[in-house]
Amino acid sequence: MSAVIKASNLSKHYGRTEALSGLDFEIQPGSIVGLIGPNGAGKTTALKAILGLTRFDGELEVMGQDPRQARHQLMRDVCFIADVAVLPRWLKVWQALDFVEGVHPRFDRERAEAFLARTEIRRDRKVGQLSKGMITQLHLALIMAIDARLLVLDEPTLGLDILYRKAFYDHLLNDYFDGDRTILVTTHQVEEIEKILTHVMFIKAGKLVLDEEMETLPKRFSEVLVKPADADRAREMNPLHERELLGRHLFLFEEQPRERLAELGEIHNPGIADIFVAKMGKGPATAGEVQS
Ligand SMILES: Nc1ncnc2c1ncn2[C@@H]1O[C@H](COP(=O)(O)OP(=O)(O)OP(=O)(O)O)[C@@H](O)[C@H]1O
Repeated sequence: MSAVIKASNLSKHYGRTEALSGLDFEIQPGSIVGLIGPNGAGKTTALKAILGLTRFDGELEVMGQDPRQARHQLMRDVCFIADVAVLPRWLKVWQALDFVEGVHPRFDRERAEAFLARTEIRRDRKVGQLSKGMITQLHLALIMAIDARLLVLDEPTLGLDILYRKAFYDHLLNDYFDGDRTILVTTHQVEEIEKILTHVMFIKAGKLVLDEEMETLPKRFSEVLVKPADADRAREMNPLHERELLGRHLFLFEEQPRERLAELGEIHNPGIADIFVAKMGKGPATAGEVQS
């Protein structure tokens, strides 16, 4: 099976700022990949490169094509949504349907209308008259009616409360994802997408610091609750991160044998948010200037 996205030494400079520095990764069909990183880490820049919206250095193949040359062709197979909370306020619901039908050759209007019929949204309403939750539903109706092989979502739930964020991802998974499609999503809110991802990539200051299947994360990372008396022994085992919790020390280890860790205390599988904090470590998250 060939990769949907294949990047090799993908780099991008904005003047002297190195927004992406030499990313290598592959995304396979049927995966749901979270590209996770703090502000300014390079997430949007990476997506823009994939969508052919910005120039870059290095090699990038999206469904076998170079996005620099085949942007129009790619747009037939790719659906891109940035930030569901921002549809123009003056736009009426039927106009949104008309617009997407006009610009996207793979938009199935009946499917979108059927989804909307299950909501309280009336077709003659303006976006400005809808609640945020309704706007999310409208966006979902538009996304889910596009028969795209690759769906790229940039911070799709920004500005929504937790209930709507959860509903958004539930719909995406239950009503859209079918195992053949591929979803690439960026977010800061790691915890709430943890359960839907098949793969996770962490980006920091323009570099990938983790690229792993969700299934193999527990093999790679372990969290150990250590009594103060054993804390120094734990520190000798090169933990990725340490924090205090109710008088005990919680250490996060990468690639350390569990038999040895078991001597220090109770072992748990860390959540993705804890791994994220540990991997981000110290140092700037935003890309720095190129040294001359
Ligand atoms: N058009 C631009 N011109 C100059 N610098 C830019 C431009 N776009 C992004 N950058 C810089 O590139 C780096 C990466 O930005 P990018 O928007 O990709 O980060 P991000 O991870 O998406 O951040 P956020 O989570 O805040 O949206 C930052 O240092 C940013 O200031």
